[in-house]
Amino acid sequence: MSSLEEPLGLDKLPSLSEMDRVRRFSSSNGCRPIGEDVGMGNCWIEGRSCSSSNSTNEDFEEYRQDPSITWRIHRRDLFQRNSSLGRTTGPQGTMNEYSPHYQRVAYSNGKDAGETKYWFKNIPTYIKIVEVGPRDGLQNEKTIVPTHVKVELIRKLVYSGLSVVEATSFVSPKWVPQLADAKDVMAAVKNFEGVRLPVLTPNLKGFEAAVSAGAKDIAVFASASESFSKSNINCSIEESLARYRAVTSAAKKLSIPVRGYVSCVIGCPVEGSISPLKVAYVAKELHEMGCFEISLGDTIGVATPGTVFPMLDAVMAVVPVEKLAVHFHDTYGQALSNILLSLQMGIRVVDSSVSGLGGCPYAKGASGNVATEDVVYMLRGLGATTNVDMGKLLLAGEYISKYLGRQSGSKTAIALNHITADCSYKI
Ligand SMILES: CC(C)(COP(=O)([O-])OP(=O)([O-])OC[C@H]1O[C@@H](n2cnc3c(N)ncnc32)[C@H](O)[C@@H]1OP(=O)([O-])[O-])[C@@H](O)C(=O)NCCC(=O)NCCSC(=O)C[C@@](C)(O)CC(=O)[O-]
Repeated sequence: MSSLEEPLGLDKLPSLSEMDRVRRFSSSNGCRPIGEDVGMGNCWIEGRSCSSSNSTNEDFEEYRQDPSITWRIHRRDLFQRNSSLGRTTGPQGTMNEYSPHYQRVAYSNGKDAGETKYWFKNIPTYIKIVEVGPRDGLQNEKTIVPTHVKVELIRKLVYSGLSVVEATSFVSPKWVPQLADAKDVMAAVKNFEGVRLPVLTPNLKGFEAAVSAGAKDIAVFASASESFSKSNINCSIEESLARYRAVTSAAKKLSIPVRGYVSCVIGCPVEGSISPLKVAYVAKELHEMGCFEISLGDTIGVATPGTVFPMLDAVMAVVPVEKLAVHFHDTYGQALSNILLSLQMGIRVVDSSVSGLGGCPYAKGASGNVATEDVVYMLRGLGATTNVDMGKLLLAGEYISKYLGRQSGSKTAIALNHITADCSYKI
């Protein structure tokens, strides 16, 4: 195999000592704007001529003169956008050096920028991430996670800049023992500022308990599969919708916003494929009863872009796209491609779970939600803003993975931790 045919592994990325050289070079020769912490590659993107005997720079000059490469002053703008949001670099601040912005926009291969715009033209510039790790992520854990660990996880997630973190569920402790401490979790987090902390409520009893515990946002969860509805909440779809009408009407009186979930939007562990029309029906009912947002859940992670398209198409015919969110589990490794397609179709809200935690107690074999780190990485690469600080998000993921004693389910977290492990400098 020639070196060109070899896959690019992490060991083929620039070594950290090489990065350090580039970094020191950049900051000492004036290529790096004063006070702007943009890390490696700034002077590359600026396209300035940086006089130095540094061989990395010489290589670059040779590369830069390649007529097939169009250079663009872009990366700096993206970082300026980030810093204007008041976010600082996370403790693992080397994110800057390996930013996907850098990979995407450092150059284009001579093709018209308009072509790139064509493929991504529907992708909104800001994507809201709904972090479901503390609820969907943990509900399936066999060993009870102590309340203080859940609270600390939520705190770390909020600190990373996530604006919505689903905190827990007010469900029957007999059905989901892991979340039996919902009241205590809520008591500890309810005053966290600058974040919405929705909780799941399956009926009026759960709603009342959630409100007494201080919840200011709630979610109801229906299913597009009759069988799943019965195994998950012990009632038919129609019975569940009647319960949720009672919940949404009680919530309206207290001005509490209600999010609606539809689960099994592509497939059900018992029934197999689910018709997009069934999904559209349940989504429309939830919308009409007053849910401000409807999250479409591929509960068992069987979707592909080929099945997501007709499902979203059917739902978008009856519920405005700006009211929709997508919620993909990654059982078959399709979640990111499904998210990309959803964004291309105009979806602006994506659910995900830090470290890819999760699974559903009533959907055996379903793996975790798509990892938040992987979603943020992809969105940054698409030039979309999320307000999430990757360094801080990695710390939240590391915290819970360490507690659970397993490797993160996020490929991005594994890759970035690997790269920064040898880091010889600090920002
Ligand atoms: C819905 C019920 C409660 C019906 O459960 P049930 O057994 O049919 O309820 P019941 O009305 O006959 O009551 C039985 C007992 O439960 C109590 N009870 C009744 N309601 C509550 C409540 N809210 N909180 C606490 N306790 C409650 C009630 O008071 C009674 O207590 P007892 O008299 O025996 O001591 C039960 O089936 C349940 O809790 N299910 C929740 C299951 C769950 O959380 N599943 C995971 C959700 S994930 C999901 O749906 C998918 C999603 C959203 O993540 C999206 C995706 O991934 O696609």
